[in-house]
Amino acid sequence: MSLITTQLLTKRYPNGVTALSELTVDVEPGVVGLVGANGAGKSTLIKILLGLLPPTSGGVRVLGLDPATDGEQVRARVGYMPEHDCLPPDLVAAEFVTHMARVSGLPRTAARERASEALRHVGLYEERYRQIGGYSTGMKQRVKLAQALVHDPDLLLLDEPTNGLDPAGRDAMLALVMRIGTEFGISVVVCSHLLGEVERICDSLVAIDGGRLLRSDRISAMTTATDVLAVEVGEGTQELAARLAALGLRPEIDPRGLMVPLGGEGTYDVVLGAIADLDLPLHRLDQRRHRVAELFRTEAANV
Ligand SMILES: Nc1ncnc2c1ncn2[C@@H]1O[C@H](COP(=O)(O)OP(=O)(O)OP(=O)(O)O)[C@@H](O)[C@H]1O
Repeated sequence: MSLITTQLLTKRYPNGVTALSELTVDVEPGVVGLVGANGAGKSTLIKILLGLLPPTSGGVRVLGLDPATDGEQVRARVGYMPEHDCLPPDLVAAEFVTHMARVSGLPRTAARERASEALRHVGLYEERYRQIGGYSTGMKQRVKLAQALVHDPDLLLLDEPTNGLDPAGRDAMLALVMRIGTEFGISVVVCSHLLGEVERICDSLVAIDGGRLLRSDRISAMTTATDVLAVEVGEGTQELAARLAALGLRPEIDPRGLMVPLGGEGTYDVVLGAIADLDLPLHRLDQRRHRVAELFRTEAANV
């Protein structure tokens, strides 16, 4: 079954801004990146998916339900992490997340247990009795994630979960999101204006621009092979580069290894022969793939 489908979904705000324009998309379960520049319409889409905002026209289904009419059922099965800071500074995290579990309808004891569980999953178990006001930005983001997880949803909608984090904090948050998707088997939609960031953790990507669909596909289908061979040897990279150059190839040393432009069918054999002659330990030899970010840069340049 589809996770999310939209059919010619349009949202026009009363001030005349068209935030979404005839968006038609079909998203499979998994970890999904929803990417687009600021103002592309990501938050608007999330609010419609949650049934918090009615569409102007068009149809939406989330887990097979229509959020416009079955909003409560949708919200019972979906966890939402909003973009902006919305946490009460004078509550301790355990209290706040328990409260959110109660709001979701869990009885008192179950709510307390689930809150501890959720805070443990996001790595805040030890600090759960500290006031949120004293937390770092990264910890606050984790509390927002814990409250989204507390009622054991089937789908998580995360609006810019790495907002305000430094590079290490971003990596940690992305790793956590990916773990939630893979270990708990929960589908996750991660909104971000940073394509390179979500590309690393997503199974598929929905890219929107100015409220319109730019592209929606599995990541594997979006990356295409380049005409460059990436060669990684355990040692002797310089030596190999010199040998390949002497054999008429044009290798370039790159942080990811030795990049050798393919010059026809024979290139593989020439590279393998040189590695064998020099007796170097081969770690990797494959055709380099485009990163999705590079693909979009090209598409944007072509518009
Ligand atoms: N309540 C509102 N009333 C009027 N216009 C709005 C409202 N909310 C959003 N917009 C406008 O709709 C467009 C899409 O905004 P939206 O917040 O959905 O984008 P976004 O991709 O989530 O961007 P950001 O990451 O900056 O929030 C923008 O032009 C925004 O100014």
